[in-house]
Amino acid sequence: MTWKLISATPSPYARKVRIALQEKGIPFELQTEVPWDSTTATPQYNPLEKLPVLILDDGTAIYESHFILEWLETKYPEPSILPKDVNGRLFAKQVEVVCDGMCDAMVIAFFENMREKDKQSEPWKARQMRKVEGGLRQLDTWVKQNTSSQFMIGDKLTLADLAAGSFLGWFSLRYADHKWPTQYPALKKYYDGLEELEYFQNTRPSPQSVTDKVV
Ligand SMILES: N[C@@H](CCC(=O)N[C@@H](CS(=O)(=O)O)C(=O)NCC(=O)O)C(=O)O
Repeated sequence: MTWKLISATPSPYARKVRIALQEKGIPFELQTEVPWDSTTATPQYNPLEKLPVLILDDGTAIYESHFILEWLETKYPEPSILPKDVNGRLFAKQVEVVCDGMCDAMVIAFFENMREKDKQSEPWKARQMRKVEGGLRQLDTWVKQNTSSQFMIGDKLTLADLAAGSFLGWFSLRYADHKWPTQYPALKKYYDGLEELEYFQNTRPSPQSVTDKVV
């Protein structure tokens, strides 16, 4: 039996795991779902009802993308998706914190926009957008600090690139008219470089249609 990964077509969190599994040469079957619909199997495996969920041969479920990646790195350390040095490893995890935090803010804003207009909180949406603007500025700063390669840290693909590339890919899909590509040309060049890589090409996000009422 092969491992299964419960995923969703737009999911930036799941994309990190899909790329890491391929980088590590671990075969898996993609189980694409809409976690917002009552038909999803996600709650059977994750009490938090969120995907991605990695399901092992014996039915064990590993969930929360950052934990799935930590689990993979611990159990299958080579090839590693983390820098060798301690500070580089911690920095890669900090980049993931910022990118996952921007994804979280965008998910909150996305569903706030699904409420009836008079029930939407503009200050709450503005607060979420501020987090993304701050995160984009930070990513651009970090990208410009590394002149040794196309990657965020050192000269090889790491967790930082999985997190940043997955966020930027999803953000470009959901907020196509945002000006970040012209506002941050170095970040755009970095992103375009990641999108050329095989495992980014075969995990490109696409929209999903949610049938159930969520909010
Ligand atoms: N912190 C979680 C967030 C995962 C998450 O929010 N997943 C969404 C789907 S997607 O946004 O990734 O497409 C979900 O399952 N949401 C269902 C829910 O929140 O009940 C992780 O990193 O795995």
